Amino acid sequence: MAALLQVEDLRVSFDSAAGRREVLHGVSFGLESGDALGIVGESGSGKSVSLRSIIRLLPKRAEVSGSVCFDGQEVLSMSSRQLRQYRTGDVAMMFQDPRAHINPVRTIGSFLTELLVLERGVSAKDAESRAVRILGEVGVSSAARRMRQRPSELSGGLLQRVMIAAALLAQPRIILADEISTALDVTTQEEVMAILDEERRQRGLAMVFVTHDLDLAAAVCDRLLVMKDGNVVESLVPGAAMTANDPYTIALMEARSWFESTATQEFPLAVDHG
Ligand SMILES: Nc1ncnc2c1ncn2[C@@H]1O[C@H](COP(=O)(O)OP(=O)(O)OP(=O)(O)O)[C@@H](O)[C@H]1O
Repeated sequence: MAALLQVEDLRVSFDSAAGRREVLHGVSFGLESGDALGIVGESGSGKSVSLRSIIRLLPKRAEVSGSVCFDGQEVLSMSSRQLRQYRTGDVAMMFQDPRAHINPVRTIGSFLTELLVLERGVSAKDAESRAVRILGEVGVSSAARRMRQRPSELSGGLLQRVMIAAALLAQPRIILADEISTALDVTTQEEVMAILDEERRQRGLAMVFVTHDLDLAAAVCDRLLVMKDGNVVESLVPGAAMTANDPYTIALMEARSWFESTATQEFPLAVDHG
């Protein structure tokens, strides 16, 4: 089966006062429909740049080479019209800080229904009822009232649920999630991740999930890439027999308590995959 997403020899450089600096040195990975891939690694290792390359969301001064192929189509050479279709139809991106990506003066309802009304030709009434229904599915209580509120009236956890709802409403084929739970407290983080995991699996959506947290990535992903200094240094399948060859990955795993119990792996999240 052909991969839904195939990234090959991806290189990204940035210009700076000190000259050109390559920050991704030939990253390659693939992802099948419905699968979840975790990208873990220390700060500055290239996780976000890799993720943003998938949706071509890098600054203009970034120089990108290699290939990002989505369902047989080369993303790096898409026209602006194709790119718009891809971004509004095939992929949904979620960020660490939703407040930075949602207009503070607009209501949650207007944010959630915009894509359906403007891009998909759905009537405002139908879009609103879909949005209310999906808010309920992701555990937002009093959904109709929330639709009239503004982002500043919602907690970080609630707003991240709204972002999950927005991603699901768009009915993409792949969700790109960049450190979406990092800013949340541990309990809220677990709740948000459990909802995303469950809804994604139910709908058969693929996901690329970027995080510092190896435990979290192992709990919700089918495969993990470990990045260091702009390279993929390891590819792992989460599970009891998870073994690593790269010294950085081994150090990362040895730092985790769950690595000690290789026979009966227990993850910190109570995610029921049914
Ligand atoms: N817009 C930019 N201009 C210049 N350099 C950048 C830019 N964005 C990222 N970089 C550099 O690229 C490298 C990889 O950054 P990236 O954000 O992908 O790291 P990361 O692994 O996601 O880190 P973190 O976990 O802290 O978000 C870093 O050295 C970073 O400084």
